Amino acid sequence: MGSKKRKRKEERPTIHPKNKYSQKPPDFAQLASLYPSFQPFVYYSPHARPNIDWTDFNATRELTRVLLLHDYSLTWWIPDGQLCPTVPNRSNYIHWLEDLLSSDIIPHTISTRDKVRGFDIGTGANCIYPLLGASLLGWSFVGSDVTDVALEWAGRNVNSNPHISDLIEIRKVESHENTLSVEGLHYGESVHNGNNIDVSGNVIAEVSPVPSLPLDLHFRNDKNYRGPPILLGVVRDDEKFDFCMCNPPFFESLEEAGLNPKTSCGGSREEMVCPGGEKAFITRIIEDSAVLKHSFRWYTSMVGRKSNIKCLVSKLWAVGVTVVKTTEFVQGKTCRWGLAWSFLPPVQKKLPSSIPEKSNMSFMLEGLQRQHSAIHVLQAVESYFSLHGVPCTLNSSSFTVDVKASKDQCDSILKNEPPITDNSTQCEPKSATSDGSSYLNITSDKLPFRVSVFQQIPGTLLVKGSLQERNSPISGAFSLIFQKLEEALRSNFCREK
Ligand SMILES: C[S@@+](CC[C@H](N)C(=O)[O-])C[C@H]1O[C@@H](n2cnc3c(N)ncnc32)[C@H](O)[C@@H]1O
Repeated sequence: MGSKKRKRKEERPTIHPKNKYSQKPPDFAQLASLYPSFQPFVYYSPHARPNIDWTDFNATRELTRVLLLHDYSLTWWIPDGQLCPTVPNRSNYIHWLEDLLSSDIIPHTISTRDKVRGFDIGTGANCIYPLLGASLLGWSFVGSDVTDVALEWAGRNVNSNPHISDLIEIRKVESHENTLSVEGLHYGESVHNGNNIDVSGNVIAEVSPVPSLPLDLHFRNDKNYRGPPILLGVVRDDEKFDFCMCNPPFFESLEEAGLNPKTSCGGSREEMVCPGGEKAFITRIIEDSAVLKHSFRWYTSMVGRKSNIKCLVSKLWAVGVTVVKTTEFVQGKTCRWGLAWSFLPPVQKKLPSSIPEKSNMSFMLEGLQRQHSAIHVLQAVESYFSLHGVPCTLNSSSFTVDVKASKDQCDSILKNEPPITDNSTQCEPKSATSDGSSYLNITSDKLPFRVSVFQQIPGTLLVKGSLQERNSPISGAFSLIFQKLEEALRSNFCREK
């Protein structure tokens, strides 16, 4: 067996460290002994751990039920044929959001740190994300959906868990050809204010209409997504959220959804399919986010196909986002990706607002090999300048290198010369000459700038340079130095020239 294959396997990202199952996967034998209803689904073999038949919907549903009960104290059920979530995988998304929210990438402006509010687009009958987020972290949620069965069963699942039902509102999204209506069904909290209607059985709900938005916003002639509203028209005018999340309908058709012969997680047409597939669905979320902007701190979605990420990231930059983050979720043998963006100004940018456009430069490093991450590029930036005797400081938590070059050091970089001693105080100002003998109009001042590296999508990094002192007499060298750095990094890291 090729060592390459083994290496690739080792390098795959693992389950999130905060995930309950990161150290120890679920013990089916123990669960079977504790929950007799799970017993018939477990089979034993002398050489392997007890397992279930992953192609049996009843087995996967019963596993999800007992895991939610045993590990999260949640009472849960879904009817036959609805999408059955796998608990460890869905938890990874929640923990990634937890990381994003606690990071200082963007300001903590929307709610206080301890009162997180999220919006789950397409919560499904299983309502898994609000249930996990509320029970694990005390987050409150609006979970939206379009189908009656999803709304009914999401409501039932919320009401079966009175300890968190006040935290979750299930919101119905409706669209007709010429009208739009969105109703908010507040489960749990409505029990206290007495303003209720019956939805199904013992479920009680408060209906609150959403202020209508111009119809052309929702029903404009979009080439890709033709479906009910997603965020615009569902989110109310005065609402603020810390994040939205979404496990979108991935496929364009039922045929494309196919049936994975190795698993049976169910899933109805409405859950799995939308015109244009996930690309169209997420594109609509991006378009909605460009209108709603600061109503959410973070917009996020799961992406099922790696090939869609590049195009979605380009769309994000095109609508003016300030930050893009991606991650890879490990889901057994299949991979999913997380995509996050924001319109809030990143905290990292501490440049004075008076700095002109040219003081910021950037380029993309694409086609990086798997073993090369942002930190490797930062280290290369550090050694590039150190080689020229330029003092610099690498900060691995902010992914930045701060550089302070003297005029002679700048000159040596630009002439590709070996390092020289910084004796700038003894130099007389020189003028740039056409033969390249000196590129700078030299004075005794320094050129301070910061290089930041951001992960875009796997294999692609954004390298930014920001001049820290535009009044430096040698600030004109900044763009030339940055271009030299770009050349050096490209020849070091990029496969495609
Ligand atoms: C793949 S399922 C995800 C269900 C659940 N969140 C999960 O992770 O298992 C997608 C859900 O999105 C819902 N949906 C489709 N279009 C929607 C829209 N415009 N607004 C809200 N939900 C929508 C579907 O009904 C379905 O329940």
